[in-house]
Amino acid sequence: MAGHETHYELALPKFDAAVKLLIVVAPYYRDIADGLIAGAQAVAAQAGALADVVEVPGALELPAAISLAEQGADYDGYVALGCVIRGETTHYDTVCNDSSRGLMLLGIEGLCIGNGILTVENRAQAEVRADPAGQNKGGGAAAAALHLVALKRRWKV
Ligand SMILES: Nc1c(NC[C@H](O)[C@H](O)[C@H](O)CO)[nH]c(=O)[nH]c1=O
Ligand SMILES: CC(=O)[C@@H](O)COP(=O)(O)O
Repeated sequence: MAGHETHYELALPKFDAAVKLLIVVAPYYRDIADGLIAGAQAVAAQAGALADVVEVPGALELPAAISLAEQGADYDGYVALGCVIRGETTHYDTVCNDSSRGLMLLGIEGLCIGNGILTVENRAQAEVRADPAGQNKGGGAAAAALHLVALKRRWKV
């Protein structure tokens, strides 16, 4: 596949105490989202983490939903899942840039967030990246959140 290199993956962290994750999903493309969710849930289970799932309309709502959960609930980390496919206008750029920037700003504030928002040109690119047996981006996002949770616990912040 042009441009796709097999990359190095860190081993999942081990935890002494249970980890609670919130998987926040924008099922704008339902089948794609379902693949991302399955991948994220499998990695969470592999690490012995609990994982709740909530849904919002689109990727632009993902940062706000995570911010609300951090204020009102008690999760150790978050997995943001969604799929943005380029259309005819520049709205694609807004949705991609603002959703990822929102997650990054929350992360810099100390939230443990894995970003599993696919930003792709077409459905075929999305399908291979959402497939747990393919590029498994949902699983990768869950792993990223777990690694940040481990660091947060290590440094007691
Ligand atoms: N075009 C896509 C969107 N657009 C919707 C926005 O995310 C948002 O829900 C709306 O602007 C209301 O605030 N969302 C996706 O997740 N994927 C897309 O391809
Ligand atoms: C990523 C989007 O917002 C996109 O799906 C919207 O499509 P369009 O740019 O054709 O309105």
